Amino acid sequence: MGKINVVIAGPRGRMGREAVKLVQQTENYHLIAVVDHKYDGRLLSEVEGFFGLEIPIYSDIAKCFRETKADVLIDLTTPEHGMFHTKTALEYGVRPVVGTTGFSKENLLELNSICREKEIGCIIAPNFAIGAVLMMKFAQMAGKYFNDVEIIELHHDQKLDAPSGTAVKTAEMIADVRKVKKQGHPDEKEVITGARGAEYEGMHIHSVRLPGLIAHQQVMFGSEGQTLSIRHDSYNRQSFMSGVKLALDTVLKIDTLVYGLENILE
Ligand SMILES: NC(=O)C1=CN([C@@H]2O[C@H](COP(=O)(O)OP(=O)(O)OC[C@H]3O[C@@H](n4cnc5c(N)ncnc54)[C@H](OP(=O)(O)O)[C@@H]3O)[C@@H](O)[C@H]2O)C=CC1
Ligand SMILES: O=C(O)C1=N[C@H](C(=O)O)C[C@H](O)C1
Repeated sequence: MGKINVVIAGPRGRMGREAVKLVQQTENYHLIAVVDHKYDGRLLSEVEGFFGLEIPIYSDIAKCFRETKADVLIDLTTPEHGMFHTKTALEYGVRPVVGTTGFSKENLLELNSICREKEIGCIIAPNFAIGAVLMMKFAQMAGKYFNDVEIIELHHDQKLDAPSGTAVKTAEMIADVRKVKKQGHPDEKEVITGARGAEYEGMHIHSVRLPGLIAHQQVMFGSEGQTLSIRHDSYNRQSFMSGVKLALDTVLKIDTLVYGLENILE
């Protein structure tokens, strides 16, 4: 197979910088352009930290796809822009690998129908860390036997969305197998609003934001006389890169939307 042409949206971000390194270091992949709302028309080499990378920067993603021969888009931006980037990529026949979180159910349904109609692959992965994917799978296994669960996700304080994409996906996966139950005392009242966290089908999700953290999640189950805790910690953003690589390799071979790396992990 020849080289795969990759475009990265959000290259200056915490994840984007790691993704640039990954694509640069992977033999089959060729970084042909980046999409950034700043530095339009400049070269990546002019931006701090990208010495020697003479790669064009586009602020207009459609123009980028018209002027380059992209095969894959990696999107690591914001919920606000990620959906627009993903739809535009599909419109131009470019396969998206999306790490950006905060997409709504409606967003996913819309992308799913575009992929079906165009018979084109797209991967949306709320978490690329293999350990986090396993944590979600283990939590789903436990959710079959425990109806009471609290999800506690902990992230750095620059994160825009809450709850995290991982927490939402975990709740969805557990909900698929768990008997619906409204947890806690039927008469419980929040003395301070938000004390019990967000609610998803009767489960509660708590979002912690602190400097010093990267990305962590604990899923706690309880039943008579016992608790079970399943925890994953990402200590750096390199932890996500093997999953990005897996998604890049896979998106070229599929013709539907895949939501969650657990669906392609062998
Ligand atoms: N799936 C996974 O495994 C992971 C997913 N994430 C998700 O990835 C996303 C990025 O996270 P992170 O790297 O920490 O965030 P950052 O804020 O560090 O990076 C986002 C980057 O996107 C840029 N940006 C904003 N708007 C646009 C636009 N319209 N076009 C192009 N670039 C734009 C920002 O520029 P500027 O700062 O100048 O606005 C910034 O450089 C988040 O949604 C996060 O939740 C994060 C980690 C793992
Ligand atoms: O913003 C982050 O940092 C992360 N976002 C993803 C999420 O919302 O779940 C994945 C990981 O937790 C890091």
